[in-house]
Amino acid sequence: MTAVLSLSDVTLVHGDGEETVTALDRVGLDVAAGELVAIVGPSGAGKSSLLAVCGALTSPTSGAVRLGDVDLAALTHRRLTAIRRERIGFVFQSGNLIPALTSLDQVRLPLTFGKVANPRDPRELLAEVGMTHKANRRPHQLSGGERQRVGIARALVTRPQLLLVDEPTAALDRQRSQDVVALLAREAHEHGVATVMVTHDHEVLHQCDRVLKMVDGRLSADEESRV
Ligand SMILES: Nc1ncnc2c1ncn2[C@@H]1O[C@H](COP(=O)(O)OP(=O)(O)OP(=O)(O)O)[C@@H](O)[C@H]1O
Repeated sequence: MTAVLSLSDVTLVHGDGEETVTALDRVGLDVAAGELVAIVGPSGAGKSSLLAVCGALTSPTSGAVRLGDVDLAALTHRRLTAIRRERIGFVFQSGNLIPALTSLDQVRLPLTFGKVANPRDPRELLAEVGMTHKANRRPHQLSGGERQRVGIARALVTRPQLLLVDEPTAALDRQRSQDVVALLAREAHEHGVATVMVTHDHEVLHQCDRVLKMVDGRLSADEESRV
């Protein structure tokens, strides 16, 4: 397997002096193109820290993070920003949409920050996530599930290699949760997006290709969930 994302021996220590917390403890993780990986684990286990390191938002204290053939530690701040914009998509708990923009403009937004080599068509993408009929609505006119769909389309418009998803079903009911994770799985499988999703929602795990558990900063296969 050729990994899109590869973490080896990644440790992240927050704070300094006597007040340190080891949020990630020698974590290894490979995620292939087209794979949807779920990360579960108790509060404070290090899941958000893991997403921050995978998304080049935080540099690990030690260890290596590679995105394709790029070693993130070797990059300047400027290059890291470019990599985040061009190769990584982020989806947050509540969609994190901009109140004043229509659904279509939310999806177009990442294409306005600079040149994107091979973008997807915003209208087609909106259709793919089932939101064409609400292309001109603003976030307050959408349901939680609809906002999440627009947020997913926005994250995918730059054709990222890696999609990082933080608790996408936190605000959704059961059926909408299943629908949103089905959409993530379909996008991962059909467009080859390596996807890492943090979730507390055990009912959606059957839709994921792999489930990993984080406890006290350490990552291991989740024996309880049968995928
Ligand atoms: N900036 C920071 N400074 C100091 N400690 C931090 C910082 N960020 C996180 N931590 C600590 O690192 C550990 C891991 O936190 P993290 O947010 O990654 O956990 P989590 O699994 O995402 O938790 P939750 O499920 O509650 O969101 C916790 O002990 C947390 O208190």
